[in-house]
Amino acid sequence: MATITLDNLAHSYLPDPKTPEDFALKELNHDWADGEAYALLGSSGCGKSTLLNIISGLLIPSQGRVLFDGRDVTTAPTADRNIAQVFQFPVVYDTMTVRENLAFPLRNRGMEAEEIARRVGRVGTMIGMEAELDRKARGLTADAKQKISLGRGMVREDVNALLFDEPLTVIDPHMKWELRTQLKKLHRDFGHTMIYVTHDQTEALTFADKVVVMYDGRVVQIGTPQELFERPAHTFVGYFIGSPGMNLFDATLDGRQARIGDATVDLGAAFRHRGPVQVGVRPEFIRLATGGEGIPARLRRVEDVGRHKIVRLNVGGTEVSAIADEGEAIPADTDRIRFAPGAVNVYADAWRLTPEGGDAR
Ligand SMILES: Nc1ncnc2c1ncn2[C@@H]1O[C@H](COP(=O)(O)OP(=O)(O)OP(=O)(O)O)[C@@H](O)[C@H]1O
Repeated sequence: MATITLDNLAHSYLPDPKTPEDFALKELNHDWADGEAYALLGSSGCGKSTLLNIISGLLIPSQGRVLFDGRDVTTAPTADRNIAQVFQFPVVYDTMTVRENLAFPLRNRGMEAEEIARRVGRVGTMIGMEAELDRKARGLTADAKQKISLGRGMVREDVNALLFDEPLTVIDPHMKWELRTQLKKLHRDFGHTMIYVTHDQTEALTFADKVVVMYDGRVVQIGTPQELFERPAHTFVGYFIGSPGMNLFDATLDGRQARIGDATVDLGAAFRHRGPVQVGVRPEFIRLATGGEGIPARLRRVEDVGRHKIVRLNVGGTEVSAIADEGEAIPADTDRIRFAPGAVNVYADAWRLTPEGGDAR
């Protein structure tokens, strides 16, 4: 296991990049802590695979260095990095049995037969294929083959890091949950540094200790699921994490207060910023009201989604979402919204502003 350091890293697929837009991965400095489980989350094309491929050695970055425990591996081939990788689609040997496939990375390293048998047995159970170990891989479903690929990734205990690139895409939804649980267990038992690429927030939030959110070639926030929920550093994080995502209101600031349309909202803290801002409030923290204080709003519809209700409102021509409890009555004469105290974030040019005196809450 290793600490992975990304030093001044950036990548462009163009031979002569000039502007930031020419870079698929914009400049990045970060230490991936030894033994931590990370998810790399973002929508298609944001640069997740580019970053993963630089870490694994499939791609040499156009700028900066990659260090494993302080050793520069920027140009080292994948084989010299001592990592295990699992890709989106299965990589298995059809002519071998499931057992032989799982044993392959260990046999390659000359491990004793007894130890190989022990590990293959354990991983076979983890992927739910203990009854099929002696079947040939040929003829198995794509789903089963991908489980073998995952098993092959998990069978070695001495790797610097385990890298997963959307590994559950072809897996049946029921099995997805099971395999994610197994990956978490593997992480608890062996403490590998794990990097897991996904565009699925549920997968990222349930798997990782820390989620790395990427947007347009840039890492916009690295944080625990709770940090991403409570204090999204960038409006994209607010929008991408959560269902529905964070609401944004155009506003101007005056010390502790924000002016949103004709309404004034107390922010709970003062901000020094001048100029237009956006106030971000998650649907969980929007309260419905009739009369009195608050921002004028018009009820549009209520969606019952099982454990809670999503209330859609119109605020100054923009759709705003609120989450209400399953049993909560939604008065038809709702004409205001208010924000729960302490649940407001303020953004200028999409980046979160820190309140004066720092983040107390
Ligand atoms: N080999 C390549 N040559 C040129 N451009 C590329 C190449 N690979 C990726 N890109 C571009 O770099 C950007 C980032 O792509 P990348 O595959 O890293 O994103 P991603 O977040 O992994 O997306 P996806 O989830 O769709 O794989 C995209 O604009 C993509 O078109």
